[in-house]
Amino acid sequence: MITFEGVTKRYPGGTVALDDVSLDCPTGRITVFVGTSGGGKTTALRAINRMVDPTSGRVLIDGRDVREHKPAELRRGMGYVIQHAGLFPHRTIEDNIATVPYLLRWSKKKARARALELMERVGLDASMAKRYPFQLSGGQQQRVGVARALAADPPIMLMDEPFSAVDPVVRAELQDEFLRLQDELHKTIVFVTHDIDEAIKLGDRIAVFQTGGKLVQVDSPEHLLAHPADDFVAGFIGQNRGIRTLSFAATDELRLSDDAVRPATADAADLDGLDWVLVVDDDRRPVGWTRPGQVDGPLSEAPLTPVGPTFRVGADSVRVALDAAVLSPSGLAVGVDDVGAVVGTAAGSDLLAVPTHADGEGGG
Ligand SMILES: Nc1ncnc2c1ncn2[C@@H]1O[C@H](COP(=O)(O)OP(=O)(O)OP(=O)(O)O)[C@@H](O)[C@H]1O
Repeated sequence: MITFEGVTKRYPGGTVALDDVSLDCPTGRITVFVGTSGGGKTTALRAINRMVDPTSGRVLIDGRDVREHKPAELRRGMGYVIQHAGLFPHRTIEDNIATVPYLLRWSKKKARARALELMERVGLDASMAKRYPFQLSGGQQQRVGVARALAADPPIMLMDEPFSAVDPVVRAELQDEFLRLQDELHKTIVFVTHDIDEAIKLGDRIAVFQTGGKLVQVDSPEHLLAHPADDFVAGFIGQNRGIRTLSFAATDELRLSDDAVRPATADAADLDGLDWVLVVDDDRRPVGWTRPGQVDGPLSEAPLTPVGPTFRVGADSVRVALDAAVLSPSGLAVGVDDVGAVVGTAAGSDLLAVPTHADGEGGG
C-alpha cells in the first residue's frame, strides 16, 4: 500500500502543487490520479519515487517513509512509464527493455531473455528486438516503455499519461492489454491521466485533483459517477455520466425475450403481432432481421437486414447492450452467449430498468 499523509508540495516561487493530500493506493490495484491541468497529479506521482520531496507530510510504502530509502534503490523497485515512452534512442529495443536488469548486473544473456519474454507479454513481435525506437510506431514504443518498466518485476508501477500520445484506436488497444496484463500481474499501480474516460476504464480507485493541488474525491469509478462530491467533480466527469454509469451495470440478470427469435425454417405466415423477427441458424447464431409480410413460406427466403452489433450476456455491460439496441434496425438488442448463440433480445427500455448498483457501496 502506498500512503500519502498530509502531503504538501510548495515549489520555489510559491506554487502550491499539492495541498495537504492524504490518500491510500491499495496493493495490487490500479489507482488513477485524474484532474485538471496543473492539479498536481504528476507531482503526487513523483513524490512516490522521490523525484519530488514534499514540503511537508509523508509518503509511505507499506508503512515505511520513502525518505528512508535512497532514491536509486527506491526507483529500482518501481517501474516508471511516461508519455512518449522516453526510450533511449541509440539503444535497441531489447537493450531498452533490459535497462534495469543491466543496472542490477544481470548477465547479458539473462537480461536479453527477459526482454524477449516481456516483448511477447506486451504484444511485440520478437523480430523487433534489434530495432531502434525510431523504427517503431508510437503505440509500439509505448509497449516497449511498459515492458521496460516491468523488466525487473517491480511490485509498483508509476505511469504518467503513458497512453496519451497515441491515436484513440491504439490507445484503446493499449488500455485493453494493460488491463489483461494487470489481471496476471497484480501490480500496485498509480496511473496519471487527464482523460476521465481512461480513468473510469482503468481505475479500481480514482483520485480527482483540482487546480491548487487539492484532492477533491477518492472513490470507485461507479461511485464517482453516481455521487460526484461537488460541482467541480460533476463538471469534470461531464454530461454523459448517466450513460457511463451503465458501464458498471451487468447484463447477466437481464430478462431476455425469445418472442422475436425464429429459426430460418419457420414459416413467414406464423409471425402475427411481430414488428421484427430475428432469424437464427441451426446453432441459434443470428443471421439477420426481417419484417413479417416480406415473404411467403420459410424465413430462409426472406430478405434480411444485417443483425448489427450484439452483446455478450454476462460479459458485456448494459452500456454495450444499449449501444446494440440503438444501432439495431429493430430497436432490439441481441444478447448472445460465449459461442455466439442467441440468448434473447431486449428493448432499450428493458435495459434501462436494470439497477446500476451505483447507490451501493462506494470504494472511498
Ligand atoms: N519543478 C517545478 N517548479 C515549479 N513549479 C512546478 C514544477 N513542477 C510543477 N510545477 C507547478 O506545480 C503545479 C502542478 O504541476 P503538476 O505537473 O503536478 O500538475 P499535473 O496535474 O500533473 O498537470 P498536467 O496534467 O498539466 O501535467 C503546476 O502549477 C506546475 O506549474
